Amino acid sequence: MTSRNLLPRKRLAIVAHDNRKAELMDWAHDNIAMLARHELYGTGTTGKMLEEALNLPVIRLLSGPLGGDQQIGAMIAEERVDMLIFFWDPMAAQPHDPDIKALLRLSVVWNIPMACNRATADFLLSSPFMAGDYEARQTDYSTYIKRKV
Ligand SMILES: O=C(CO)COP(=O)(O)O
Repeated sequence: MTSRNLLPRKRLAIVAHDNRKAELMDWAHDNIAMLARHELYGTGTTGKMLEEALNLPVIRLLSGPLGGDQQIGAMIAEERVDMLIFFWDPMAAQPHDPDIKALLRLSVVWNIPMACNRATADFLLSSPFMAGDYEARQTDYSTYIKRKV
């Protein structure tokens, strides 16, 4: 058994807007061996495409415009997601822009490693975080929030 087999399973949420789905699929293909080691979540269409393209199980949530971004945001707040890959579209307005902003906001609040482009996604997958020696939940915001509850 190689040391890579000992990697802890992370919970990865993966999302892409329509104009960036091809780029995401390309990235996912290039990283299929790494992705296969983790638990994958995706918004409706992204999740379906990933599942079919990679032949890996993906836990599918609602499509983004129907609430999928909000579902992932809730999972982040409940500490049920470890990392977000979100290829959002910087060139086209989305009908559910408030949901997108809310998801990006919660990722910052909860100090979730988040990649919005391929370069950062590559850095995240090759980072020590994937080997488990980074405590993502240590954030001033979560300390603040927990004190308030
Ligand atoms: O709209 C999305 C994220 O904001 C993604 O939704 P789909 O994966 O269903 O296309």
